[in-house]
Amino acid sequence: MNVLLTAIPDVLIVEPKVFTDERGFFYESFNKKVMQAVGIAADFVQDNHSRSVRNVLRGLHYQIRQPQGKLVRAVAGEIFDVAVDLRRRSPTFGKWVSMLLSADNRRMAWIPPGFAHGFLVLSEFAEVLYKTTDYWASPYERTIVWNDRDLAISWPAAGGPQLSVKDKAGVAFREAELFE
Ligand SMILES: Cc1cn([C@H]2C[C@H](O)[C@@H](COP(=O)(O)OP(=O)(O)O[C@H]3O[C@H](C)C(=O)[C@H](O)[C@H]3O)O2)c(=O)[nH]c1=O
Repeated sequence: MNVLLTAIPDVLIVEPKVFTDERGFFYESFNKKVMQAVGIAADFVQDNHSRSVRNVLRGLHYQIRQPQGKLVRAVAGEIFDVAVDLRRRSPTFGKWVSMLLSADNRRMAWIPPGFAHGFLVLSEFAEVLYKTTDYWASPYERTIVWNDRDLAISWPAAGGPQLSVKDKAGVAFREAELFE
């Protein structure tokens, strides 16, 4: 397994070792010992799976209580995955990083608690699987609007993306509840 650093030291890209033969391929998508060895010492309690069509953007989401760390991968298609540092005391507070995750590159994004997460679908459709370090708790869910002017995330979305009602109602970064 290979670990790539990103512009935000706490956000990592994990490249699993893939075994390919005439039948197809195999890789360990999660191994607690191996993840701990590279500094991802989280305990995961939930596994999520979503499918979205091209140009759907889900995010920017986080939980203000029970914040969730996420280990994210695309098992079909390709996504432009984004993590935003919402921790006021962090040297990278207010910074974002993007990662291309796809069924082809099999890359996984490790996004610790304290970050907002979102992704834009670049392919005809994408299926995204991700483990979380705490349970979903809708009363604590918060959304920052995808095209926030202060964050200025360069989403590769030609026109406007397809958003849920909740995501259309996202708040501005400067008004959002953040982490100390
Ligand atoms: C997140 C979640 C949702 N749900 C239910 C609630 C809704 O009835 C339905 C769809 O939820 P939502 O529209 O919030 O799903 P996404 O827009 O994909 O939200 C996720 O998108 C971004 C990218 C994330 O990182 C978060 O994990 C999560 O916020 O699933 C559940 O039952 N359990 C859950 O853990």
